Amino acid sequence: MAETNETSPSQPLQYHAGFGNHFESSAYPHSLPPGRNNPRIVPRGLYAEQVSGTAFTAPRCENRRTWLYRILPSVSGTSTAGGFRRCEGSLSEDGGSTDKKTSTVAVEFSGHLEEALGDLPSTFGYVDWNNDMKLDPNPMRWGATPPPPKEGRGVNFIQGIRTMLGSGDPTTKSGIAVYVYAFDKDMAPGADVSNKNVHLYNSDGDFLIVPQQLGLAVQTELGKIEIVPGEICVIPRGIVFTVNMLKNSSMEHSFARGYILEIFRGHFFLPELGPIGSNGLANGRDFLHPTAHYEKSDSMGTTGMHSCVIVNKFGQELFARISPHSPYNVVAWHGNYSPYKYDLRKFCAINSVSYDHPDPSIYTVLTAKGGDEEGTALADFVIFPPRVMATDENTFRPPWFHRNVMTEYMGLIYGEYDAKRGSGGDEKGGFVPGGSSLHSIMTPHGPDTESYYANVRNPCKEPSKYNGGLAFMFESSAMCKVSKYALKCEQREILYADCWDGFRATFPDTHE
Ligand SMILES: O=C(O)Cc1cc(O)ccc1O
Ligand SMILES: [Fe+2]
Repeated sequence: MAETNETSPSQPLQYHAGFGNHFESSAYPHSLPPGRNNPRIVPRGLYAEQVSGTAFTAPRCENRRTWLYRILPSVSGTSTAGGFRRCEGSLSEDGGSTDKKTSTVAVEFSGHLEEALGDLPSTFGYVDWNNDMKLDPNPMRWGATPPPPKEGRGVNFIQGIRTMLGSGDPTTKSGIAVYVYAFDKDMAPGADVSNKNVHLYNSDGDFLIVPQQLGLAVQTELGKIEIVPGEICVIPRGIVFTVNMLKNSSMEHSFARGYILEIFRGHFFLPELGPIGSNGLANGRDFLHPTAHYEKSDSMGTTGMHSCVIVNKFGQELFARISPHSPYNVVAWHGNYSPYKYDLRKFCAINSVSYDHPDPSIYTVLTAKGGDEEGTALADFVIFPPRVMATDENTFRPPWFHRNVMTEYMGLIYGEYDAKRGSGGDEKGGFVPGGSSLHSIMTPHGPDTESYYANVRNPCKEPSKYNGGLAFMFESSAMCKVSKYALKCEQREILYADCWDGFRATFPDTHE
């Protein structure tokens, strides 16, 4: 039997509320050292370990670190099965960064590791970051990410991720990546330490995960997070995590689907509010962080049967090693470097109540600094939330025609987007839930012909509730390359630009 502070399935998870706060979390009485971080004798026989999310010397307002009090330190068991090996579908000659001197125990573990290495792609998102990414300024659109193949043993979160676009390089901590995922198998189907369990940590950056279909049960070193479509979570660099399908979320779908934004530098922050004042947009109190949760197996993994796999995304390549104990052995923690979730329905939208459609920056949920110029984000996460549109009758209410200094990648969580036709019944194409679009730097875009004329003909005199769908945008100052997968995949809508056919030049007539 495994000892754990498991909550019963009917009991909702507990969270700590408040963006960027310093929290104290403990899953066992008196396991947090009072008043100091690293005492000589740590309470309850635990080990103290710091995880630094920013340089030690980062400005105080941005400094992020957490102290973990764990049953064994992360480094323990590192060499047991020969260290990290490159995932390549099979063990290769240059497989590991360690030499091949392995202990007797390691021999027992090696079969387990070999299987895991064979199951995992050598590169994250199935593209070679340096060779499979191509520049292409065309506007692009993709239909819903297709389900994983029916045959076979199923596809887990790591195996279900595909790179769409990206810029820069995680080895120089610059740029971003955008992925989509579709999976139907849990990363950790086994309880506790099990050789079926695969856990991931990302050395390259922070993940912002946007589920579109099925909820996610995310276990992390700091505790558990559950999210459903309409919510998002952020997993910061380095924190070990595991993504399973959320069992109690609507199981009418057989697979989970969604989107991921990764930033290769810095972290996400709430945007400045400027003249808006001290409230509004995403409010800090609505960001929820996990509470401490630990597992402790009796066996502590002394054989290959009681070990799990730790996968490391390191420079867009994947490496794996065996751990003889669960990474979820953190009994208590304190600090401000933690995963978190946010319910997009809590977003407090600010909008024009007189005339004109404002810039969509008013819908920024989270922003990551580090763009090319002052005040320019490396990446913004923007939503188009339900809201009242109350502009006058001579305002074109949907998004306008646009050419942007930023890259715009959009996705749709549900419903329709007011500037684009949806699935349109039997028609092919459209901006559909689970699909996406890309309008790169200075690539012209805007409402499609159909939406344009429908809205020009419709003078809205009254305020109206816009509640038809939930779209979002990953907006970046980086010029992005598109993956071979994104260019060639079956769901790419090759004739996307046709949606802007048929604008009539009526000059010098007017609509009046
Ligand atoms: O639909 C888009 O491409 C995004 C977008 C939204 C908006 O409110 C204004 C301009 C814009 O490009
Ligand atoms: Fe735009």
